[in-house]
Amino acid sequence: MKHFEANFDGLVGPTHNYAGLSFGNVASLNNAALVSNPKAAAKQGLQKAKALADLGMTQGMLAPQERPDLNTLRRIGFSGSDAQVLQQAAKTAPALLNACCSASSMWTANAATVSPSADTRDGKLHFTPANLVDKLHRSIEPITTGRILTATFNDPHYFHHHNHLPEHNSFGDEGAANHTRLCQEYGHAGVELFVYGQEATNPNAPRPQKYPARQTLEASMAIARLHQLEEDNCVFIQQNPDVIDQGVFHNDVIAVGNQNVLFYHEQAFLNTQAKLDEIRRKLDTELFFIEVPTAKVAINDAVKSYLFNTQIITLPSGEMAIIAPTDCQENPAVYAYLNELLTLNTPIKQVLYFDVKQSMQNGGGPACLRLRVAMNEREVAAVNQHTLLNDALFARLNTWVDKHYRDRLSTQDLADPQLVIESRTALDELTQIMKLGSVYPFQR
Ligand SMILES: NCCC[C@H](NC(=O)CCC(=O)O)C(=O)O
Repeated sequence: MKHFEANFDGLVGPTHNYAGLSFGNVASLNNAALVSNPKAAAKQGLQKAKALADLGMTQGMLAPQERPDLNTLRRIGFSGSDAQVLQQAAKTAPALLNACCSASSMWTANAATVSPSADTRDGKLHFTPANLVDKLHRSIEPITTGRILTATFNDPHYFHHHNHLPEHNSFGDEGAANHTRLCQEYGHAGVELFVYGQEATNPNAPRPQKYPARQTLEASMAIARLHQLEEDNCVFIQQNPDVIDQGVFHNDVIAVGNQNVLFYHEQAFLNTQAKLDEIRRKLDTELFFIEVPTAKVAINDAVKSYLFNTQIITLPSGEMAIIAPTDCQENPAVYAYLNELLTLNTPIKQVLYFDVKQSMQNGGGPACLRLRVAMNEREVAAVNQHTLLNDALFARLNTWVDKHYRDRLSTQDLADPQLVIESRTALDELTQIMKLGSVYPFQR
C-alpha cells in the first residue's frame, strides 16, 4: 500500500490582524498595531498550499475559526446585542476584545498533535487538539479545532480523535509545532520526537527566565500515552531554555524533521548528543542529522528569517525539498547557508521560496501554517474529500476570499459589528464548500 505525508494548511480567517498578542514571539510584538491585509494573507497561504499540490503532494485545507468570538465575550460578562457586546468590550477591555478576534487558528501546526497509524497500538491515526493555554487568544481554539478535525477526518474506522488536555499550565500543549516524526518510510513505525520547554512538576528542572515555555513534558507524555505509542518509539527532548528567551517560542522555530532527516540549530536542544544517540538506538535506519552551527547562522537570524520554520517535504521523485519563506532569501547569512546546504550530501536537493509575509509578521512561517498527517492510501480515501486541495477547490476558495475578505484591517476595526456579519457569512458558505456541517458556535 502507498503512504504519503499530507499537509493540511490553515485557511487564514477574515479577521487576520496584528494585535501583538504573543509575548515571547518577537514578530508578533514587533508588528503590533500594523494594519493587516486579510485578503492577501489568505491568498498567500492558498498559493503556498496549491504549489505543494502541484508538486504532486497530498494537500488539504483546514477551515478557520469563528471570530470575533462572541461566545467568549458573553461568557466573560459582556451582554446585549452583538454590536453592544463589541462596543462595551472595545471601550472597557480592548485587550480582551483583541484576544477574541485573532485569526490565530491559521497556524495549524498548533492545531493538534498527530500520530500516524503505523506508530499506534490500535492501528488508527490519532489526533489531540492542542489546548494552547499559554495564550488567552489561542486557549479559545481547541473545542472548535476538535470539531473541524473531526469533520475533516470523519471516519471513526480510521481516525481516533481525543479531547484536548486539561486546561492548566502543567499541561501546556502547543501541538505539532513541538513534535516531529522520524522514520524510514512514512508507512513504517517511526520515532516520535516530543520537544518540551519545561517540566511543570519539577521546580529544579531548567526553564527559561524571560519568556514562557509553552509546552510541558507532562503534556507531551500525556499525548504519547493517549496516542498509544510504544516507549521505544518516543524520544522526549528539552528545548534549550536560552533560545526560548531569544524568541524561539516553539521548537519548529529552531528544528524540523522529515523521514530520516533532522535539520536543527546547534543550540536548539539540551543534552543534544545523548538525545541523538537515543534516536539512533530507537530508529534503525540511515539518519541525516543536519546541525546548523551558530557561526554560520546566529539565533537572531534564525528567528528573523524562519530558516527552521520551513517544510521539508519528500517529492514524488523521492528527493527532498525545503519550502522556505522569502525572508530566508533576504537574510544574507541564511541564504548563503541554504545554498551551501544543497551542495552537502543530504537528501535535500532544492529550496523553493514563498511569500507568506502576512503570516510571518505574526511569527508564523510556512511550517506553522501546516499540520502534517502521514497516511496510507486507504486513510487518504477516508478523509472528507472536499477538504483536499485541487484546481477546483483552489479556484473556489480564491473566489470565496475575493467575495468576503477585506484588504485592510486595523485593531480599531475589530469592534465593527459589520465584521461579525461578514465573517459569519463567509464561514457559513465555507462549511458548505468543504461539507463540514455545523462546526461553528453561530451555527449551533
Ligand atoms: N506557530 C506560529 C504561531 C504564531 C502565533 N502568533 C500569534 O498568535 C500572533 C497574534 C497577534 O499578535 O495578533 C503564536 O504566537 O502562537
